[in-house]
Amino acid sequence: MDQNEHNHWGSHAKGQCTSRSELRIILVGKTGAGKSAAGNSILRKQAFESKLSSRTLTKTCSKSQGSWEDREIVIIDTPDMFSWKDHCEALYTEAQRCYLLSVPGPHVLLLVTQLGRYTSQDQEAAQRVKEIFGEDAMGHTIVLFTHKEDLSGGSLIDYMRNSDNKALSKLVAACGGRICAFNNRAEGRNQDDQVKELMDLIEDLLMEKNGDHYTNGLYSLILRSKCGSVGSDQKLKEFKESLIKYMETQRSYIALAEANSLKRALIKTQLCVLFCIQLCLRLLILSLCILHSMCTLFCCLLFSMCNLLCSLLFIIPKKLMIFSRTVIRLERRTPRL
Ligand SMILES: Nc1nc2c(ncn2[C@@H]2O[C@H](COP(=O)(O)OP(=O)(O)OP(=O)(O)O)[C@@H](O)[C@H]2O)c(=O)[nH]1
Repeated sequence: MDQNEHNHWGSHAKGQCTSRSELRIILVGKTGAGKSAAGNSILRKQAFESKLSSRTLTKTCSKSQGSWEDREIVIIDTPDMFSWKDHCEALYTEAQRCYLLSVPGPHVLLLVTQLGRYTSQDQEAAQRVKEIFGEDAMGHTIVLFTHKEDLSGGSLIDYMRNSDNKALSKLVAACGGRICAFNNRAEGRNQDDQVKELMDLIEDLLMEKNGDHYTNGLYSLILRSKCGSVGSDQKLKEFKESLIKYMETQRSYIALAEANSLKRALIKTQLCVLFCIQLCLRLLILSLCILHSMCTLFCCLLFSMCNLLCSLLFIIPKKLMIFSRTVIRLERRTPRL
């Protein structure tokens, strides 16, 4: 077994009596997003290897420490485990390593993504984070955008407001709107300012969580098994089995939640279509009624006109006859000269 793992397993004892000011941060996100560079920016030293590469640079989870004001900062950098398609052995090994390095649980997960490049790969990485740490981990997650210089002095809030990337908006909403941006090439005062901004955001998050770090059944398992009588190899084996089960369960929860939201969207569409059909039918009936009433009115009018015309046709000759008779009578009475 890896000596490191022995050490990490043993280190959870330390984890329990960690200083109150210790802040554990896990960097997550797709490969090349700038996780290692962000870790270096926070620690203000070259703790993790970070350079432009066509291949994944970080091969395994690693931990580095530094400080910010009175806080001891522990950062765990992760490899490309959030983009691997399948649940392979290497994924479980890295997830286990990440758990052991962050015991008794991270205060913050920094979901790193490049500004303006939130792609389907980033979405998959966010799903994988939920699979490994559980859905509730989103409550301790901050979205950290790298390449802040691309904002060209504009504000991140405005950028998000104007963004039409629905998946990104959904992620930010799931993270309680906690966002921050880093230019990992910044130095000196600029670097300090952006780290301060992140630390303030973390302080707000911790206040919201009463200072508690994130935990789940797996972290509890690591802490509990410290008291067990079985050897470390056995403990690690058992832990990995629990981790595999946990991830499978999370995966099916996520799939179920997706299926449910799809079902809900389908039902909503059906209801919308039914409502539209009903509205159209009502409008059709209303217009037919109006048409019918107009026809009836028109018929009535026509009938009355005809009636009037007939009456006139009957009265006029009668009157003419009376008039002609009167004229004839008058003519007869007049004596001829
Ligand atoms: N201009 C600029 N470049 C950045 C920034 N952040 C990271 N980079 C560059 O992006 C490249 C990848 O950064 P990494 O920190 O290695 O990314 P990663 O996510 O750790 O990648 P893997 O270790 O391979 O998983 C490096 O060349 C960094 O210098 C940034 O804010 N601005």
